[in-house]
Amino acid sequence: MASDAAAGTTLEVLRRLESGPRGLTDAEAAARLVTSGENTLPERRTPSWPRRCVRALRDPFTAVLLCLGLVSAAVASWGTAVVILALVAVSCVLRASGEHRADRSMAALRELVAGTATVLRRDDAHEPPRAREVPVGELVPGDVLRLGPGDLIPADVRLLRAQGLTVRQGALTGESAPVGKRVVEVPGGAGPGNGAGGDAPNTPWPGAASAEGGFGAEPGALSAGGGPGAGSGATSARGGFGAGRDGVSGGGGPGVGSGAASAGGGFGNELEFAAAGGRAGGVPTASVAGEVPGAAGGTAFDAPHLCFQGSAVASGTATAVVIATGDATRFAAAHRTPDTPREGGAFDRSVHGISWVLIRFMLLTPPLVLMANAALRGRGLETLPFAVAVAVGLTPEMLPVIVTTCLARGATLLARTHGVIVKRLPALHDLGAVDVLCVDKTGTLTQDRPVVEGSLDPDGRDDPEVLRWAAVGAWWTLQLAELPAPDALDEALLEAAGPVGEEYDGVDAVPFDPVRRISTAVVRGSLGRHTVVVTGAAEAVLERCATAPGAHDRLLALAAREADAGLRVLAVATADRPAGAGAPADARDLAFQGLVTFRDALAPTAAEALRVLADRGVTVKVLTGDHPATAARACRELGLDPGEVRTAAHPGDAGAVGAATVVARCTPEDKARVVAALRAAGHTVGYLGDGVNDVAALRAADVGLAPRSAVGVARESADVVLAEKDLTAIGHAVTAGRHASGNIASYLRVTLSSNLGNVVAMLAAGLLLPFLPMLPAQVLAQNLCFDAAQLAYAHDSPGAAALRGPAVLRPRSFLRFVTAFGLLNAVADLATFAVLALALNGPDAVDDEAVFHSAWFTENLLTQALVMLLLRTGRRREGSRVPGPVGLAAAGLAAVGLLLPPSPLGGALGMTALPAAYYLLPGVVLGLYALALTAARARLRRRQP
Ligand SMILES: Nc1ncnc2c1ncn2[C@@H]1O[C@H](COP(=O)(O)OP(=O)(O)OP(=O)(O)O)[C@@H](O)[C@H]1O
Ligand SMILES: [Mg+2]
Repeated sequence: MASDAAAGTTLEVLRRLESGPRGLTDAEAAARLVTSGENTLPERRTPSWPRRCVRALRDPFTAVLLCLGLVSAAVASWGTAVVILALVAVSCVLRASGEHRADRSMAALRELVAGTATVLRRDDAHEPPRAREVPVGELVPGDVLRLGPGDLIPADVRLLRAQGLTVRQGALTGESAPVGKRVVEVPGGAGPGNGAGGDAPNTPWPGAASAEGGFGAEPGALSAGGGPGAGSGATSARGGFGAGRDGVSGGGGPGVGSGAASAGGGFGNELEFAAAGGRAGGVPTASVAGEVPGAAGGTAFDAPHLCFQGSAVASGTATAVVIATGDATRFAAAHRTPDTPREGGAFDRSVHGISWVLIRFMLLTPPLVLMANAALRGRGLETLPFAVAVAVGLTPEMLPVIVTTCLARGATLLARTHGVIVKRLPALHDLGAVDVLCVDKTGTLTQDRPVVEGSLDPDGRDDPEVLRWAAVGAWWTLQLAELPAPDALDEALLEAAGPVGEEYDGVDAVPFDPVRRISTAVVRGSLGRHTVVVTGAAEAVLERCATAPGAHDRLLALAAREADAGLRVLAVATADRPAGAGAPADARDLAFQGLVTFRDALAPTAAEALRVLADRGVTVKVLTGDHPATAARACRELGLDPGEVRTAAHPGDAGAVGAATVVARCTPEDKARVVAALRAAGHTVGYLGDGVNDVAALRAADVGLAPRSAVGVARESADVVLAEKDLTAIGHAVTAGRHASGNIASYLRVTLSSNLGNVVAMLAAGLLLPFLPMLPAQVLAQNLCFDAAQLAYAHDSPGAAALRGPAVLRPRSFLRFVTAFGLLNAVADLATFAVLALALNGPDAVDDEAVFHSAWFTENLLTQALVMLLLRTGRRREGSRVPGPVGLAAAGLAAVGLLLPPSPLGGALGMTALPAAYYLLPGVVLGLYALALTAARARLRRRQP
């Protein structure tokens, strides 16, 4: 288990794992993979068949059906009970097999976007280690990993080095705010080789400030405990850092500003601390552990030096050794059951609402039928089977089957044709309902391959020195923070500036993070002095600069001018300070050096994608951390009118920010807040983003989308991943969502209005006739035929009208529609009934029950076939002559209606062949009914916008 492997000092842990700071060799890793097994979670395995069937039984409709079956059995109406049970069994099996297929294809799809980890491995024992990307499934205990912002922690690990590391472990603890993690030696002060170790995993973490050093540079220099400047003094630095982050990311409500401020302070302290203490020896090595909080004990998850699978890096970087993989991880132990599905989306909620209205109806129906029959006709309990059958007739038994089939088909097709991977099936119909799509700019609308365009001094003149300083900062950030992958801007700086940085000695670095919007590096200057290099967003850097009065605004205007030209702008400042005195990163007296500007090309498919989305009635909004002018320019180039660009720093009212097309200078929480405000205003919101700063918004949205190049957590948080570099796939995904929702809505509309009509007609006729209008078995038989025909909706293609706008299913207007058409249907049924009554020997003389039943059975199936064709969303595709699946199913249904009564099976159900003249009757009624339906439909269309 993870924590046993984690006990003891770092050195002991590494020894026990037979590993070292330089990682494993390829051969060792391969051998371990055989013994430890693949690093995958047991929960990802598909559930067994019995479990699936039990889950299908938990559906509320199935439960009601089962109750009705029990009632029938209780009154010894065995036929009805058996038919109901058969219905339940068929729908459960269909559903379970549909889900099984869907799960299998989903698992295959998820495989396609499975992540990798950055691992130090060596070709053989004498080679130096190389960082390489390894599929997460191939990690083994003893592997040494590099972790950076946005990475998912792929196994249980113990930290060897950490820099400003905070981790979100909400999946394990439920606590959503990031927690600080750092290197801690357990027990405190134990030197290497004393062999003690073996502390219980849940021990309160001792408050020992200890240090470790020497991992980085020298392979052998593993001198735990005796690191340079052993953790003296500034012990609360990390604590302050953690608190600051919590303040920022916890609520997302008011007080964010102050949280950000304290985050800055915390970072500053940390840097000061590290620079002053840990790095005094001049070797860029491990960070120093401060005081350990939470000394009152707690679970293993509180252990500051352990990170667990299922969590993700929020900020900072680390190097860590894998202590447990696969089934042995804490995550696997804590989550034997699949993760709780997230709260249902818009479509789910509508279907749920409609279902409950129906279930109430169903439960009311039998008592109502019984009472009416008793009061008006003096009948007793003998009408119960009929009452039950009528209630069964109301159920849309096939709803779960249709929903699963529609969604799974849509998802598979999308993956095959457009490389869009839907990780959570219901997300597909939410995608169809999306009416606002928020997108992040950098990396999503742009290629995130910036190229340096200019290097300007404070007066706007070319000055290569500014670029040089920025590159020095980037170089040492890259070296010291050990980011698994260099940041795109840093890479561009280094490429443009050539080989710089090595002429200095790096002391410390705090990499960029989207809340502070700056990146800081400290290098050794001349004669015991340090130079602090700060790069970042113009406002954030200027805030920390000592500028002459008026210069601040002039420099901001300079940055805005560059941004207006569509460039990304990085401000550069430096400060020179004595080495020993510390180098606080939050000092307010930096010297402003100038600006470096970058050109970041737009993604080639972005403009087309935005145009298609606008065509489909989806409003696009851009939420970015970048400069307002850069954002506005990018929008214009993409053909999107930016209107008045808002900045999240000046929130005003939430509504105004929500109404804007572009919101710039967003922190991660600002993005999530805008999304939440839009949802609260009644929109169904999609969010497309690729970075760590998009994760909160991806989770806050109804549907989160991530491009394939997105960081690990973004991909994990998203419901939909675009596997190809083509943003137009979003348009296709939205259409696929509407397609599936359109079919489901068609099914619901048709089945409910037709069922409702039947029930009303049956009740009325039951009261007017001296016998039951249909035998219970006949009611169930026609219900079964109708259900089977309805499965065709899973394969339908809805008309263009259904694809034009967001697919919303408003329960109110939906139920109104169903009632109106249900009553129309009842009128048609009753008209047939009246004509039948007249035709059979004059008024009130219907005495041939079998003829009546057969005629009504036929009429019922024929009207249902008609409804199937006329009430679907949209119509058959123009020009196509072949009937679609629904056309075929309707034809089949009509054929059964006509042929079953005269057949032997019809005889068994108590029906008989009809005299030829009786076919005229339904013909006339049907014609009139079709006219009425079409007219009502047209009227409804006109009334709806
Ligand atoms: N590595 C970095 N070092 C220093 N400053 C940076 C770095 N990356 C970004 N910045 C600055 O911080 C600003 C905000 O960056 P942030 O990552 O929040 O958003 P973004 O990537 O520009 O946009 P988006 O939110 O659309 O992805 C940038 O405009 C830039 O000025
Ligand atoms: Mg981005």
